[in-house]
Amino acid sequence: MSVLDSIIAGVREDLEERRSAVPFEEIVARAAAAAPALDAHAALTAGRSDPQGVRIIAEVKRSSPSKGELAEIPDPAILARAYQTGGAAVISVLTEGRRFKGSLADLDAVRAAVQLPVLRKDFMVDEYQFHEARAHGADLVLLIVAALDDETLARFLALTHELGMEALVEAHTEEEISRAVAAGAKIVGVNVRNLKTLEVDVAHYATMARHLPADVVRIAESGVTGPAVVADYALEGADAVLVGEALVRDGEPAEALRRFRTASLVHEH
Ligand SMILES: O=P(O)(O)OC[C@@H](O)[C@@H](O)c1c[nH]c2ccccc12
Repeated sequence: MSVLDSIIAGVREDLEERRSAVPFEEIVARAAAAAPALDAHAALTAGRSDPQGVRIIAEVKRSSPSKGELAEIPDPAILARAYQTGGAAVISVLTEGRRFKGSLADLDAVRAAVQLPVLRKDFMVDEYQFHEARAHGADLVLLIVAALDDETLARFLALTHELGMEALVEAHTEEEISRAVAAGAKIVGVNVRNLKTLEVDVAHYATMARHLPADVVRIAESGVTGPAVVADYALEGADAVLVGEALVRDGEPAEALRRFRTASLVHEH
């Protein structure tokens, strides 16, 4: 069983527990009663030739399957406010509990703390989770192509849009990019981390970027260790860059974010 498969098995077990506490009809009602979603698509596209620099999706990430604990995050609201101060376009919150040590409580805390669009980062495998994301104030959800068949991907994308949210559709290979685009993805992420082996190769973004159509919002995901990597992604045409570890490990996340965001500007003239 691949890492991805074993994560998903755990996600399904945890989901069944939440479903018995809050039944489907109830979560649907809570989603419908939530404040309308913010426009994440606009937040991510405004960056193409922006003097503010490349858009950053800043992630609240406590732990990862490859590295274990990354940082103690006593209050995700404080971290999220620092991200907002540093000029993040979107804040991503890992809600998977077993490997990433995230939770819906983290999502709630971040949602309450910032005015920016918030991404629920999890392994979405069931309709329930989409209503749940919206009920907890998410504006954007992650869809991992490698974890979904074509029919499910298209169905989940439609459901995301019905709920007023956007989807960051994550691909790792050329074939997955084609599948994302065929399903109707408007925001496509290239994760340079292979979720099956957890290997990271930052050069992979450039290789994949040429397969991204011009009319999708392009996101480079993972592997940022410093401003130079962000600049490279931006140079390869990324509209936004998703950063986790390098931000949560930095003692001054707002400053670090500002450095990442403006890294691409140095290279421009
Ligand atoms: O910590 P990094 O290398 O900056 O990576 C962030 C983000 O891309 C990564 O957390 C991620 C990308 N896709 C995912 C899917 C599930 C869980 C996590 C992820």
